[in-house]
Amino acid sequence: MKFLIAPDSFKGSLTAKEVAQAIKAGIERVYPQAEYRLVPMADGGEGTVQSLVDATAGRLLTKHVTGPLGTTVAAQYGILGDGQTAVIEMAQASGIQYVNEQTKNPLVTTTYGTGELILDALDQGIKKIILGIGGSATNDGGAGMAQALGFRLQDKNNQELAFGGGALNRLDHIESQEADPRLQETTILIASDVTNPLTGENGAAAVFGPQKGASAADVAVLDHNLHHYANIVKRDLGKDLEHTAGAGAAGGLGMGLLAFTQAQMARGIDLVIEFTHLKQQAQGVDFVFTGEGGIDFQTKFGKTPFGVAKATKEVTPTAPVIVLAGNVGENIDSLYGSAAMDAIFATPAGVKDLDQAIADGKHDIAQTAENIARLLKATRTQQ
Ligand SMILES: O=C(O)[C@H](O)CO
Repeated sequence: MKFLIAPDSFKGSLTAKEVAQAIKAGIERVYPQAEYRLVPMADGGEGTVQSLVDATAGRLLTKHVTGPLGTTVAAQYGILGDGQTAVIEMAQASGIQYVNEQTKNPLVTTTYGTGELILDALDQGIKKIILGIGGSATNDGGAGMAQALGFRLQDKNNQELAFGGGALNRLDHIESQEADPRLQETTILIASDVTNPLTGENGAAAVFGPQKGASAADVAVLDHNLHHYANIVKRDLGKDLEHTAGAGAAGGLGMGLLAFTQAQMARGIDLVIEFTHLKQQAQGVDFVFTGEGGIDFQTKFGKTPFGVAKATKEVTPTAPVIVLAGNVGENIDSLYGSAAMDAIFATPAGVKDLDQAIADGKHDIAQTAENIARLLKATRTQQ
């Protein structure tokens, strides 16, 4: 028997690798001689660095960079086992977790630290970067990142712009002469969490500004400033990106990356499937186990169990896909059939509060996997 075990993390509880190990531990009690292929997964969001580093036997680096409020934060990024690809989550440098009710203010927060992480990866000789964007505290269109990379964003007196989306209306011109030349030969694969455009009613400021502390008046200012910024980018860099899908992700960092670097948008889960070689790992397996902390109908919009189910069914259509989740939410019927999942199980044993469910996570996942394996064994023996 061959089992492919490819779950996401259970956020706030276990990394993807720990979930995979717990599933294996449970099945192994029933099938001690089986072959197990463990592939920790992610969908481009939080946990992608850890999962890709674990899946490829890569390494984690910690770098002190400029946080969204201009103070220093310690940010981790990864270099994959191939030694040539870096994986960065922008939120490690510029994420919403670095601000609180009093300090959150997208008029002043910056993506400068994300640019510093990119620079550090370039210093390591990296030429390909997977960049997960989302969960940001910022609305600066990636202007801070561009400044860190050596672009000069200046007002009409040739003074460098201050940090934050509130300063972008003063942008008069962009100078590219001092930009880091290594960017020309570096590919950035953007794993974006949303497909919003830069501006307008579905834009970065209107949709995500309020959660970052923007009042209704601030949203209007930020949206106007991003529109102005997009016009200057179009004039000085020759790229028209204001309405591009994903340009509004992470406060417009999506557009900033497309404007200032050699970047392409991709679905996070597709990148992870590619870099973990999931399809090769799925060849010839009898069963696929996947999972995530919480599953509901939204899982079919590109989250890990959906991606794993689709990808593995392409390669080995006969292998059932079994999904484990800490919480099973609304309307999961739509995940069966066309979304390629065969069975979904909630892992918590008994009724318990969230803290207890998190504390018991490993045990309950193993127990659920063991029970499923017992059922598989019983039905196979009877056939
Ligand atoms: O960071 C943000 O603005 C949201 O996660 C959308 O990308």
